[in-house]
Amino acid sequence: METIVVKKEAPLGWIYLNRPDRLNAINQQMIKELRQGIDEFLADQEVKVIIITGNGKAFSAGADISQFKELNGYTAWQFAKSGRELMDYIENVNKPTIAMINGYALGGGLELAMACDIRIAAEEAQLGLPEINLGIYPGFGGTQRLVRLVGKGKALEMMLTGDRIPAKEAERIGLVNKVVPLANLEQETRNFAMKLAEKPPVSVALIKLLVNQGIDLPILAGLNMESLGWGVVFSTEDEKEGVNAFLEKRKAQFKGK
Ligand SMILES: CC(C)(COP(=O)(O)OP(=O)(O)OC[C@H]1O[C@@H](n2cnc3c(N)ncnc32)[C@H](O)[C@@H]1OP(=O)(O)O)[C@@H](O)C(=O)NCCC(=O)NCCSC(=O)CCO
Repeated sequence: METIVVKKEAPLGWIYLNRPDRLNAINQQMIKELRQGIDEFLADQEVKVIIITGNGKAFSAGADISQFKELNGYTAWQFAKSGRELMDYIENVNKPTIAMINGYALGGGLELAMACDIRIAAEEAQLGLPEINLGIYPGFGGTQRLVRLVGKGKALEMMLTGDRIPAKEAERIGLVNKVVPLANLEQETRNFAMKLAEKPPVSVALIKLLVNQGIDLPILAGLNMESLGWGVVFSTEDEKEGVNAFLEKRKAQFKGK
């Protein structure tokens, strides 16, 4: 891998964006390698939670602008599509994902963070979609995901001005889940991830599917999917374990079966 570093620390899988001298700008190679890194952790039964973060002072400052000069109408479309498809893929993986935002999360960097299930940011981090200042607009899913996270008014404000917002403001508007001092970021993220890693994987996967697919469905279709999914969770050993543990007043030990 040239652009990312992958570190297994079961039950956690860490992915570090690793172009610190370019503030982890996302190029075609990184898009390809991120998919490989994610797939490696999805195939590994010991990895329960995937954490994405950046090496250096940024999470990611977005798509690699130095490549833009080479793009024409067709290749720009293909580049945007490949970035956007990666974000769609990450959003829909059946293990929980956390973006640990250590610094700038701008443009495609914020779009990557928004594709993750949970965002935990350092107080020092700044977030934004500044693409408008380049004469373009967000192309890795930002126009759709930001509005779903923070509502239309705030999403339009952020995209039309291109202004960066501090992590605390991002937390206030619901763009990040938690803000902590940079010195505590890794430990706080680890604690959060370990909590998720203990949960029953089938319930985790179904909650993700119901939320991610249900949000775009008529509510009755989503509600019916929710009821049907109970047939699946009630056929797992983890459901028996969870209910027995409650009745026996002990902590459940889920096995992912
Ligand atoms: C993030 C900023 C505000 C940081 O500013 P600063 O601390 O002053 O650091 P710089 O000197 O600007 O950056 C260091 C180094 O990294 C290069 N770089 C930064 N961002 C990118 C990028 N997105 N692509 C390519 N290269 C980048 C920068 O040119 C410097 O290289 P040197 O060779 O040392 O000069 C600031 O960097 C900034 O505003 N970056 C751009 C943010 C942005 O516009 N993002 C949107 C990109 S388009 C997109 O994501 C499309 C998908 O929707």
